[in-house]
Amino acid sequence: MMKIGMACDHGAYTYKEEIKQMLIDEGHEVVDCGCHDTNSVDYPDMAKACADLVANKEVDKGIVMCGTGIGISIAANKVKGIRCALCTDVTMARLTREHNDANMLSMGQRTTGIETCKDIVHTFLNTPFSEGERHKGRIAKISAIEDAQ
Ligand SMILES: O=C(CO)[C@H](O)[C@H](O)[C@H](O)COP(=O)(O)O
Repeated sequence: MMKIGMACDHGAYTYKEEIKQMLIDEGHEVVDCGCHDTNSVDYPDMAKACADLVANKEVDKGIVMCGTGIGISIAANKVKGIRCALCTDVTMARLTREHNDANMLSMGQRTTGIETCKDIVHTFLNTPFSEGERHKGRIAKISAIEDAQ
């Protein structure tokens, strides 16, 4: 079982609640960074709250959502150490774990169906990093870009 951080904006509140309950029912611990209703909020604030948990290793993985998953993933990826992948199908979820060792998942309530999102979450959480040397080298280069800022 994992400890999972979650965050969303108003555009994905419904999915966040449904996926949070699914994860709790499956035995995971969820740290809910909000939002907590459908009132309009700013996705960068929500992204940072969850990304900080992941970067500080207070949770094992982070799941963020907004209308498209784009804005909240862009914001999460500004936090050092975060590799947040926007996924719209299970193949993307599998490959971003195997190749990118992604530590955060992003999805869009206005763009991807709820059952697909649930499948994406399961694939993301259950797929290990491949440990391939070529992938490790590329991830190290991502970190080097961060370190050079
Ligand atoms: O960041 C986004 C676009 O990539 C998300 O879809 C947001 O949820 C969206 O911008 C929110 O829009 P709204 O008009 O304020 O509901």
